[in-house]
Amino acid sequence: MKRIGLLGCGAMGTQIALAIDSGKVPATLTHVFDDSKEKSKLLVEKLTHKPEIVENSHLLSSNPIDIVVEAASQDAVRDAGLSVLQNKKDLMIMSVGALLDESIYDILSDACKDFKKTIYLPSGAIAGLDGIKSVKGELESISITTTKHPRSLKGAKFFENSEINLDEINSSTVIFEGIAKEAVSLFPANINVAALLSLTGIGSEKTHVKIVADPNTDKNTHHIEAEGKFGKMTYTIENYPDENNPKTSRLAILSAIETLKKYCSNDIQIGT
Ligand SMILES: NC(=O)C1=CN([C@@H]2O[C@H](COP(=O)(O)OP(=O)(O)OC[C@H]3O[C@@H](n4cnc5c(N)ncnc54)[C@H](O)[C@@H]3O)[C@@H](O)[C@H]2O)C=CC1
Ligand SMILES: O=C([O-])CC(=O)C(=O)O
Repeated sequence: MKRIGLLGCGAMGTQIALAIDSGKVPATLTHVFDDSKEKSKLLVEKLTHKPEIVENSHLLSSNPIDIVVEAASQDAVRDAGLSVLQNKKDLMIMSVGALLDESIYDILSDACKDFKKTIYLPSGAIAGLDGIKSVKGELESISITTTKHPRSLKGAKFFENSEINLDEINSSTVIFEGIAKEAVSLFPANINVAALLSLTGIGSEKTHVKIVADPNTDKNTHHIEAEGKFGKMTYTIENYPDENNPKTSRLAILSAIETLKKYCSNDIQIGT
């Protein structure tokens, strides 16, 4: 049975832990860490099989586990990612935006090779990465338009230097247009999906992002258009947000759980 360490005990971490606890993911959750001790304690209270709460993120990977699951923040990836691999543990990353910093990407990618470990990036809140991966060599343009309720965009760094007041938006309003690299740094908890598209396709400077605040939506919608010599792909994913964190879609959580199930099972594997 695989042993899992969890970094981040928020909306996603809690659902992942419950999936392991219920046996849906055939593994044991042995250690957890969150910057907020209260969040860690709240999570552990919900579980039948209680993991140990460790005192810092590095202690997760110094224990005898197989994989650290990051469901915390881009900062957590920057702070703890390398030590996980150096301690010869696999790593699953949800805060994928951190990897659009080339120095972080290179350090982690080199460490995977040096320590013979793997980083898993679930497809998160979008679908279709299999198709983008297959046409990568023929891709000429790719864009994502993400529409969320203003409350789902609250707290983003972008608003520190913007005149836009989310509370005053009363109709669908484009609040950001630019490249993925910029988007993930200004909206770190909202547009990791653009990082996934960038890493799968033609990079973060050629992946275009539009973020729309719509007070009349109850969904997190991602509309993706990709075009090139292969033809054209257009798809829209209309996600319900998680009830505990409106920024995060239910699909992102389910995708994390599915990736872990695949990691922990010996079985027939479907898809690219
Ligand atoms: N790849 C994807 O498609 C998606 C990725 N995400 C990302 O997944 C991550 C988790 O999402 P949620 O659980 O919904 O967020 P959340 O805000 O509900 O929970 C995050 C938890 O991590 C903790 N945390 C933050 N930084 C930390 C650090 N450096 N060290 C230890 N703990 C830390 C917080 O205290 C909080 O309890 C976020 O970064 C989010 O942006 C979310 C949705 C989709
Ligand atoms: O969950 C979503 O819809 C997308 C999201 O927050 C992210 O990519 O960071």
